[in-house]
Amino acid sequence: MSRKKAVNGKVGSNAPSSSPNSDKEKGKKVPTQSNGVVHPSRPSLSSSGEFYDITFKVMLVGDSGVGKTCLLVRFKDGAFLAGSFISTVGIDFRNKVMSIDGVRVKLQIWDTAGQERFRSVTHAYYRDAHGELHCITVVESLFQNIKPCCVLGCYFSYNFILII
Ligand SMILES: Nc1nc2c(ncn2[C@@H]2O[C@H](COP(=O)(O)OP(=O)(O)OP(=O)(O)O)[C@@H](O)[C@H]2O)c(=O)[nH]1
Repeated sequence: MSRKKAVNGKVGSNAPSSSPNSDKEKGKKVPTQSNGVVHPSRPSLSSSGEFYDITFKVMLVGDSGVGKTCLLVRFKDGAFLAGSFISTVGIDFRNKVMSIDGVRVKLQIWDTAGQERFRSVTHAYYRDAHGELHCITVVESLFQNIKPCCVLGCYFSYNFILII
């Protein structure tokens, strides 16, 4: 049954081919633009079984204990991780598909460990990232740690966006 689902999704959003008058092309949609984003000719299928048009890789960074994992779980599942603090070991990621202005956007959010000893591991995952979400606590002034991470993101990625 999964095969049928995949086939239906692709047919419904395929781009027209070079022979638009062909009977095979009837009912197919034409690529559209929304806010400058071009819809690809066919959607992709995420590991969770959801279709998406475009994908972005976002790095979630910040010092240990500022709440990166809690923020990600809240965003992905709508729940708050209460209780004892379990520090992230190395790196983890979660996918979320959202519909923005009719475009199905897959966010691949990488939750990096904030502890210094994991820096060499997490830095390797900055490659090809589209943006960075830097988390800080509101009670501490941790802005001095933002600059090195920002420089790292810009080094590995073209068109890098930083959100604090
Ligand atoms: N009061 C309060 N506590 C929070 C909030 N967000 C997270 N916490 C708590 O802060 C602690 C650390 O949260 P995590 O999300 O695991 O921190 P982290 O940034 O992922 O830490 P590392 O994995 O070590 O990098 C946990 O005990 C949470 O319950 C918040 O918004 N308010």
